[in-house]
Amino acid sequence: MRLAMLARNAGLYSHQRLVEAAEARGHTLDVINTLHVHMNITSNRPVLRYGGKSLPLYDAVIPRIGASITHYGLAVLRQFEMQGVFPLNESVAIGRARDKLRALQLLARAGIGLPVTAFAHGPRKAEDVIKEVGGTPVVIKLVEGTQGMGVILAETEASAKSIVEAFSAANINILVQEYIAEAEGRDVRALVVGGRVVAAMERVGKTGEFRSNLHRGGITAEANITEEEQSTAVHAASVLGLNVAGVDMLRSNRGPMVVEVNASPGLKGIERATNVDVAGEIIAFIEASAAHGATETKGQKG
Ligand SMILES: Nc1ncnc2c1ncn2[C@@H]1O[C@H](COP(=O)(O)OP(=O)(O)OP(=O)(O)O)[C@@H](O)[C@H]1O
Ligand SMILES: [Mg+2]
Ligand SMILES: [Mg+2]
Repeated sequence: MRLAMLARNAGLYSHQRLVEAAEARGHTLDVINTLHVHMNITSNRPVLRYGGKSLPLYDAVIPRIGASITHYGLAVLRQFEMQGVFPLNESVAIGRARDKLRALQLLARAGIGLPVTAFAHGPRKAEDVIKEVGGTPVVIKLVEGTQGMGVILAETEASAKSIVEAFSAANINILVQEYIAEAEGRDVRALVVGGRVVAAMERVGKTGEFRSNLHRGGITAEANITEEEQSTAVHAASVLGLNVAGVDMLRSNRGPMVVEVNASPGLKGIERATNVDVAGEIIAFIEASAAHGATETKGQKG
């Protein structure tokens, strides 16, 4: 197959591994810098241009679109979809996952375990929002955060109130969430590929840190993931319409609680912790699923 990957940095571990896995299976994978693609959307035939030339018709495209360029990146992906190219994850599904509010609403509607969460834009009374999730301690998150930055634990009513008020004053959208203390700074990352958990790891936050993110100093270990955790992860990915997803769950007294579903999960931590060839699993999924016109949305549906 002739494959394309939308990525800005071809040198990243995850991107190198996908190229390796594709080539090992006899495919070609062109890495295309998302921001250097331009599109002709006036003609009937959707065209993608790159370095002055039209891109060929690929069998599948692997979107690895960074959070900072979601808007343009999804437009480029939609253009591939309009050509009938099979996307590993569809533009609409990535859009759902990137919007934390929309993702949580969809997951809640499907009955998936979530920490009690309130959302407010500039609430008049911060204490009402804090009360809504059962009082302090609470976790306050920027809607657009990543890598654990913009995730704050507020232990007292006074600090929670002043943090909510500060973000409101700055016109920043936040989520206020019940703090799952029994997770003890750990979470489980399940890597779902094609409706199956292919690898799972536990991330343990560094001492004194409630966030388990590797970027915040967390370490990884292979996780013995329960049936319930597996089915929760698979269900969460399918609700958002993602073929490939990194589903983050907290182990709470009330069962697994999904905190986040990542549409472009990193492969380094999970491959190193588990020795699973996740990149190979992804390419195998594409082999089994890619067909011209097999994309469900073709960039059309909301
Ligand atoms: N409600 C909560 N209760 C306890 N711990 C939490 C809660 N929410 C988040 N955490 C911890 O903080 C970490 C970061 O939170 P979250 O995944 O929501 O943020 P993020 O910035 O989007 O991170 P990512 O890099 O995974 O995109 C989680 O992995 C988890 O360890
Ligand atoms: Mg995130
Ligand atoms: Mg996270």
